[in-house]
Amino acid sequence: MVELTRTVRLCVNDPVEDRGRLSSAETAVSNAYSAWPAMRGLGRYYEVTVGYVGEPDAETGYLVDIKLIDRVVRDRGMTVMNSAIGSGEPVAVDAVVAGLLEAVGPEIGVGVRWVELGLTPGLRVRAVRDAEDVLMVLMTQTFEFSAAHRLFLRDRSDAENAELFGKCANPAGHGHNYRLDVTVACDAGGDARLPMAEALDAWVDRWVIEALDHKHLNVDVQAFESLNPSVEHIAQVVWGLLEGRVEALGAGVRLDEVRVWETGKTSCRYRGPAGAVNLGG
Ligand SMILES: Nc1nc2c(c(=O)[nH]1)N=C([C@H](O)[C@H](O)COP(=O)(O)OP(=O)(O)OP(=O)(O)O)CN2
Ligand SMILES: [Zn+2]
Repeated sequence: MVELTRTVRLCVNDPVEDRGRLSSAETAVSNAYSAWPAMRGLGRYYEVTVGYVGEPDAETGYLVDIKLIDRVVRDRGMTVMNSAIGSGEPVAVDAVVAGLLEAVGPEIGVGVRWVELGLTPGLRVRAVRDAEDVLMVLMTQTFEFSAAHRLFLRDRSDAENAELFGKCANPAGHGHNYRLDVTVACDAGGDARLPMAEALDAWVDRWVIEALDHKHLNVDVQAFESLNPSVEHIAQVVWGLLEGRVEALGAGVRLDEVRVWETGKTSCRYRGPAGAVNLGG
């Protein structure tokens, strides 16, 4: 089995600006790289990504033609987006993304497993239908924090630490601009709702960013007093700081995954269990 993903970039424009124009279905796509329909005035930009799973056709090598995905998202998907935005009601983004999956999945093919709506450079909401046909919605937000650390073992000499960790054992430490992706989830269709992004932001800020940002991890953060602050351990510590507090985001909301990026090339994902590391305190 392979998973193909395809991202469709599009804008949903103000109906007043759109008045009298041809619909996107009636006009040729001219710049799909940046967005089609293109931005008019102060329209809204979205990225819709479709995940398709299956065995590629032996001859063509295709799971599904990406142009079919583009067409269906711009047609059926845009209809879902337009009616949500134009309804005059507050938009429940988890319901909209679940609606997107329901609208585009059957037209694209049986292999569609998930649809993700990219709302900002950091925020995305995904609807996933699992193997048991249960529909789940997930929200991922990206954060950043800057921290210093030193990789070393307390019971080893400087020479041994230098041997083990190279320049990362520099006694004065060194720093990274870390990125952190936090994903929360809930079942779709019931009473549970994904939190508003601002609630997720405030929660992660309170329990993680305040604890780690502009800190020397070995010196200022209790969890790393006897724990080497590798990106693997940082991911487990972040999970530990959040998992027991997730009910603050609403009934039925679960912590699904944390992913810490130490550099653009190195990241660690952790999905529990809690208790893998001692948080101290
Ligand atoms: N398994 C792990 N290995 C390493 C970790 C870690 O957390 N887990 N961390 C480090 C250091 O923190 C180090 O600062 C990483 O930087 P560097 O070795 O310079 O890696 P870069 O990708 O930034 O640089 P390149 O020179 O391009 O490799 C080391 N190992
Ligand atoms: Zn480092």
